[in-house]
Amino acid sequence: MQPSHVIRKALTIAGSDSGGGAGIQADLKTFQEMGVYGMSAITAITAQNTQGVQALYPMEASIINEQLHSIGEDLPPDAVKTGMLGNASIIAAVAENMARYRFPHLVIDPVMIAKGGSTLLQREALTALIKMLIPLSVMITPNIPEAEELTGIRIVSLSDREEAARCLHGMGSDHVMLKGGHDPSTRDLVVDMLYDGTAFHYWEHQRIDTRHTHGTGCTFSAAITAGLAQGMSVYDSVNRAKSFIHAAIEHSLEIGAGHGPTNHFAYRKHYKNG
Ligand SMILES: Nc1ncnc2c1ncn2[C@@H]1O[C@H](COP(=O)(O)OP(=O)(O)OP(=O)(O)O)[C@@H](O)[C@H]1O
Ligand SMILES: Cc1ncc(COP(=O)(O)O)c(N)n1
Repeated sequence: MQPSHVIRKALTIAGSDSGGGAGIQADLKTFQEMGVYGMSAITAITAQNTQGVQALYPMEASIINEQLHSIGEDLPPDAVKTGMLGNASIIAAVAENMARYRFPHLVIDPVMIAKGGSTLLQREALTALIKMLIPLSVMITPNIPEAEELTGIRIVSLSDREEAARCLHGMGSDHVMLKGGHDPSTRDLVVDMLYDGTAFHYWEHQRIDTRHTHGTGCTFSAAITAGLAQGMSVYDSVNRAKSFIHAAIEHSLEIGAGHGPTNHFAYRKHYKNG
């Protein structure tokens, strides 16, 4: 564990959500709640609220380069996560800078489509993600549709999930966290699965009946990244992140007319220290 005087730093490379529930905003709120210093490199600006994405402006790859250069030269992170990456040239810029600065502990949340249906990753960029970024990662955190898209495996049963996780591990990610939020077969439960190349670990929670789940994936992967930045093991980072996201969904916020955001205060307020 870190000495109390050392503040660990985590970096998110993701898109901005003007509505504050997903993307960069969810990640920085999560880092803060977990007690790590949060930094960001913005890949795209979205005009977005709980009802959907109204506009989307990807950044030039040179702007990603400049942000990562500024961070790499002065504020080396202890762990990094990616969220919305948008296109292949942004993915290439991220991969180059990960290698140049040897940033440790990369967690990839392979964001593809927003809850409202907007495309957040061009289909042509899938190959770049697989070839350039996944091999650099300590963990990838797809939901079921994302795992299907990346592997070409249709996931219906638990053994399909295990096959997809093996396939993603074979692409070069040390750990695969295959999330179960989208699994229709487990109606009352959400079952998340972690594969470490040897064993499968499962987390089973009661499914919370709410439509206010905007930004769940972003928040969950940011909480895992925070744990890794703090020197926790992969398993312990996931375990704490599960408690964090469960609390955030259980107390999610009914703001806006659509899919409201999760509650980033909830873990601190209701669960921490029992
Ligand atoms: N209704 C729910 N009740 C309890 N936990 C949930 C619920 N929905 C999602 N989760 C949990 O939230 C985390 C994120 O999972 P999910 O499958 O929603 O990710 P995602 O689809 O990538 O999220 P996003 O839609 O934000 O991209 C997982 O740990 C999952 O088990
Ligand atoms: C900038 C950005 N990043 C990620 C998401 C995914 O979150 P969700 O699937 O909950 O819409 C999003 N909507 N916007």
